Amino acid sequence: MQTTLTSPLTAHSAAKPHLPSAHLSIDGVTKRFGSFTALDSIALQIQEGEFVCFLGPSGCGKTTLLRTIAGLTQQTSGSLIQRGKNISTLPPQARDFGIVFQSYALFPNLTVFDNVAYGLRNRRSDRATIHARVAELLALVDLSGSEHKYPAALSGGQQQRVALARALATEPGLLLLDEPLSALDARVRGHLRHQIKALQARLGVTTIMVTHDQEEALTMADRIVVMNHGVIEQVGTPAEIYHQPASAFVASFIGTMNFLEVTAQANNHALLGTISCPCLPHAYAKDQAAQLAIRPEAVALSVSISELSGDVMGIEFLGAFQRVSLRLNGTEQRLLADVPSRDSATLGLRLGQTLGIHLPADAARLYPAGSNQS
Ligand SMILES: Nc1ncnc2c1ncn2[C@@H]1O[C@H](COP(=O)(O)OP(=O)(O)OP(=O)(O)O)[C@@H](O)[C@H]1O
Repeated sequence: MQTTLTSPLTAHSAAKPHLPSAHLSIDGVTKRFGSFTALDSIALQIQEGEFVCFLGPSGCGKTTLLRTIAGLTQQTSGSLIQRGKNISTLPPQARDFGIVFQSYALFPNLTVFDNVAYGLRNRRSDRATIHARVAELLALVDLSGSEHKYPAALSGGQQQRVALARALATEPGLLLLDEPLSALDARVRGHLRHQIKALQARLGVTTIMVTHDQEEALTMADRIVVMNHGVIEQVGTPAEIYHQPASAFVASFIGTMNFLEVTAQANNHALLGTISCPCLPHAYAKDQAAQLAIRPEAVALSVSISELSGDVMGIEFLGAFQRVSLRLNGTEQRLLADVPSRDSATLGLRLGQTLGIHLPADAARLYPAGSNQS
């Protein structure tokens, strides 16, 4: 089949269905390497046009899951359905995806034009179509005019943009990105992050990106799949993952979180030392040991001493806010609180000062004791 220029490359798919439909269904996928289980019964649906990030610490299985989707790794059990077609045992070349790897993986002996044209030539597209298509793709990634350069003459960011154009050349239904930004320096990474996101939104191509960088996932993804030890800990929008972490692991992995040792009390309270603090509804039995998790930005400090108070042990200037480290009076536990810079003068922040502490109930969530280790 020839590639034509009346493709969805130039506009966000107008035919996007009103009801979400699964582009990819992953059902009970397990991958074992010998006796080691890298993926344990993964079940996940990815909707048409979604940008999904697989996020997790090193070794959690995110790359293995991506490679399984591509057919580069064969799952031990479970199935994969793409647009209604069972692709579970198909070789990579028979699957419908384009892929960008962390290391640019361009053909060094081919020009930018020939790198991008590679897949189109394999499909026996005609010359005029290939030229028009490559020109369109290079314009999309802001590399028009670089057709005759070789990869070695390009910066890392430019090489990744060529890799992106190459991955999109054959209009794959699914774009797979395996840590595409992690080899780049911070400035280029930030720029390319926006470029990829804008391109994906414009094309509407279903995209899965593997990353261990939470900021990347939070800023780019429609939904984040947080993984740990071969299982999915949580699937949700960036706001859900940040504000309603489903486990202590997710709470500790995303952003900064305080964990305080408490014992659960009835009526949605927890005992911090001898002080009863209201918290979000929980299912813990009375007197059961638990951890109360609260983000530093949710903690409120005041000069008027309340029942819960602490001494300022450290102040870190972070521009828009100051991160204050407190030692809680009574329990000696440490608590971080972020104070917006404009409020720090009101508090007269200084080391050794005793401040009143308020932990808003709607930001205080209980997790099992000792459960936030990855
Ligand atoms: N071919 C293999 N043979 C044996 N073990 C493997 C193989 N590939 C991956 N693993 C193991 O499976 C686990 C998951 O690996 P995977 O590469 O998916 O992790 P990851 O989450 O992508 O981590 P990273 O960010 O470090 O790449 C790791 O413990 C890894 O050592």
